[in-house]
Amino acid sequence: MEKKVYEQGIEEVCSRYRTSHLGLSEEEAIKRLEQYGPNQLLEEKEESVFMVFISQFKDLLVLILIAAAVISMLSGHLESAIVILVVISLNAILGTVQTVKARQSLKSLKALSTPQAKVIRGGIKQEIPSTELTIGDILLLEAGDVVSADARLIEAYSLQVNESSLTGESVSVDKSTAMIEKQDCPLGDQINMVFSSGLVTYGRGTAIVTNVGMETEIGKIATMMNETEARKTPLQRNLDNFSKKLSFVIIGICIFVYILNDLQGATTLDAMMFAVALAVAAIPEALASIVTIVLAIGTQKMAKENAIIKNLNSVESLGSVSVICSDKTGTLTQNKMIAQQVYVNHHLVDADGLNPHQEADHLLILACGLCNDSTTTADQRIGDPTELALVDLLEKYQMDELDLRQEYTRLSELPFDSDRKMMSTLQVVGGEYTMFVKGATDELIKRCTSVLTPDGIFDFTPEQIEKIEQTNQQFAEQGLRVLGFAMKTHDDSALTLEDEYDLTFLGLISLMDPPRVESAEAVADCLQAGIKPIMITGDHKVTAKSIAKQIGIYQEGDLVLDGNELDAMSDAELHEKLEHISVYARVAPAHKIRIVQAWQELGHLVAMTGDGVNDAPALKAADIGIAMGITGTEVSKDAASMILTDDNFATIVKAIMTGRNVYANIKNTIKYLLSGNFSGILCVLFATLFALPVPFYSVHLLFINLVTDSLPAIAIGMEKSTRNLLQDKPRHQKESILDKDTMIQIGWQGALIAVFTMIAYFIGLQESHGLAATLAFATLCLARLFHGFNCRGRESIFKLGLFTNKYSIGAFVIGFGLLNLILLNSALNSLFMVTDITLSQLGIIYILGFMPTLMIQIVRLFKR
Ligand SMILES: Nc1ncnc2c1ncn2[C@@H]1O[C@H](COP(=O)(O)OP(=O)(O)OP(=O)(O)O)[C@@H](O)[C@H]1O
Ligand SMILES: [Ca+2]
Repeated sequence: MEKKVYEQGIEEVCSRYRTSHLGLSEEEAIKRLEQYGPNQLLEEKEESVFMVFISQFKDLLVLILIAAAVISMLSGHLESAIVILVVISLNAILGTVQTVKARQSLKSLKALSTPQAKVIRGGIKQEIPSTELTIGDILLLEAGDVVSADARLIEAYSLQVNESSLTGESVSVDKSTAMIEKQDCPLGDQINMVFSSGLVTYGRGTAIVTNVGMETEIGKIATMMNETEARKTPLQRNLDNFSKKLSFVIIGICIFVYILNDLQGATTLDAMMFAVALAVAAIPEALASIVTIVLAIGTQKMAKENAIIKNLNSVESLGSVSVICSDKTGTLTQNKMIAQQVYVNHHLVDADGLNPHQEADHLLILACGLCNDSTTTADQRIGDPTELALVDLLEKYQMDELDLRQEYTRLSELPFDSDRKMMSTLQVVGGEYTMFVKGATDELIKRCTSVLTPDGIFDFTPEQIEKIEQTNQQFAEQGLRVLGFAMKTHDDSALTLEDEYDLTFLGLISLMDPPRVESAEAVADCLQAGIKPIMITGDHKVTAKSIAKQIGIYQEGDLVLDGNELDAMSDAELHEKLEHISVYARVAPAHKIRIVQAWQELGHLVAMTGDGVNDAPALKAADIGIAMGITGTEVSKDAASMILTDDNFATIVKAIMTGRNVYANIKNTIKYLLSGNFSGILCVLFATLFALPVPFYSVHLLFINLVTDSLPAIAIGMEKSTRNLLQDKPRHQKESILDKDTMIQIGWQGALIAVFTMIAYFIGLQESHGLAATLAFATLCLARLFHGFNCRGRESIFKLGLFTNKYSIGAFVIGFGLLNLILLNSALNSLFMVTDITLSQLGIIYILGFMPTLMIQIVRLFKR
């Protein structure tokens, strides 16, 4: 029987998969990719378009409409019944199109965030989309990566992988490269293997890909979870709830109207027609579809502005964000680090002023290249910007990091983590096992006992320590980031964490990372919009404060806290000071959760950025977790609800403003649709109470609700934001979209439209019932088309600018055209149950239809 991969030694595995530590050649990789297919799981089959269509009929409101059609048919109004059914079908088609579109847009958003994998091909380290991984590829793994294929480890340094999605075991597994001599070893015990879907939680490793796509262990047990399914947002659920309640109210009113009509001596069928007209008038059929469309448009807009939203939910909550906790490095700053000055041999020199013939200078340069995982090639810069700056520094001395690493092979290492804030590597230098350490100066200096000078190694004196700390402080005050370097000779070829003590200090290198140009303005916008920006960084307190001051996050009188000070604070103390703390420095990822929760306890909605593997819990705890598209780890992108494709703080602020805009537009859309429906209900109720003939036929109301109302509603949803949005305070999360103010406006504006509609009705009633219905219908329709302009915002149309929303002009023109077509074309006359009208009657419709909007606009002009 063939041995399992884990039972084979590294040499054997290499020959089995025809590969080497140099990886596959490009040609071979392409050939194998074709042979084994892309490295991806098959998606679960999604609901077919037909099923989506059918599910549109499961709505209670639609069922009421179907009942209305049946009643119409029974009462001999066959055309009405047909029109109702046609309109319901149109509505279902609209709903289907909108669901499928939302699904597609989520899919394309997902495609924008496909994970990357690091491989060695043809001896060169490179980044490729994980779908292009193939068997025999040399896969490089480091903390924060998601393992994207099954692979056999050939190198592992402190490597830990969380395989809970596969084994259910929530604790990370320590990995190693040793052969396992055991048949039928369970997955959880195959510690020299990594499996697709595993999360690298610590350390670094290299592995040979053994299985891809559906052949991987995860592929065997699962198809990809259908993440593309659009979950309903709280707003959508609220509206669902609202329509459900509304349906019951409508049924109640319909029964009431039916009984009243019956008592007044109408025939059963006539009474039913009344009830049907009412049901049709009251049901806001288009509401749900339009809200979804507006939300989807919002996500697309945000994607164009570099913010990828992973679910519609966040579009909504974004608008209520009141605190943004942001990383410094790369988010507020440019992350283009450049080495500035170097402190070595008790002297400050410029970055290109080192003397490679001096021992300390030479060792410092070696440490830059060797205690470093980043590489630059002609077309890719792979790695952490801090480390890339050190690679660039080597260039000034005509050295190449890859050559150095070839000459001094790395024997062991202790990978960087943001709790320890340092890393170490071991290699042979000058015939001795030499350990290089680099990290945050304050942490490093605690572990140093001696210092290297041109005259040899000397024990640290208090003066020397003070001088180093002073230099560190000086750098930090200029907003520079400082890295400390140290070394130690070692007695064997392996490192453990206990070895990071008794170090010999080599020097400091300061790195410049200027703030992004946009940061200051974005911070100012935040403050104006009532949003508190906070900096949370792993960097030094003084550096952090200096940058925070430059961009306006830190203001005179604010507090700057470091991780230790935060630890020393009780929860009560933290609550009390919270609003004054604008910078947290030298924090570990666990601190982030505490900060998020403290703000949440004060009732705030918190957005939090994060890039590292340990940031995932904080990203999940935040209301809006934000990951970095460029520098972020796959794990953080997984945990986040929003991904910035440009890693830029200003993008967060833009997304929040778009979120506010979307919410305001949805609110206006709802206001528009409900005030229109309310006007219809009032007219029907009025006629019932005074025993007048029915003012509209169902066809009329359906035409208005589903055709002419939808157009302005969508146009309102497309309204662009004004700078005004910045002046609002963040919306309270619990605030109902139908707040008192909105209800009042729906009430009086709906009533106004009803009044003018009834005037038209009475004018028509002088001649005939048919004409009355025609005039009432046309006036109601036109008044609601005009009303679209009122609902674009709270201000008068002159302030908003009549032409600033071209969709609303288009919506009006189309709606107005259709209405006139129905009124003036004799074939459509009979289908829509309208009578011939004279030119002067048309004039009456135009005037009465315009009146409510005229009055609403006059009220607004005088309001301020
Ligand atoms: N690759 C590295 N090797 C050694 N030390 C590092 C490395 N990267 C960062 N450091 C040190 O660790 C400190 C903390 O780094 P960390 O990545 O946690 O936060 P940061 O990137 O400085 O800030 P932010 O949290 O705002 O992104 C840094 O200030 C630096 O001194
Ligand atoms: Ca960081």
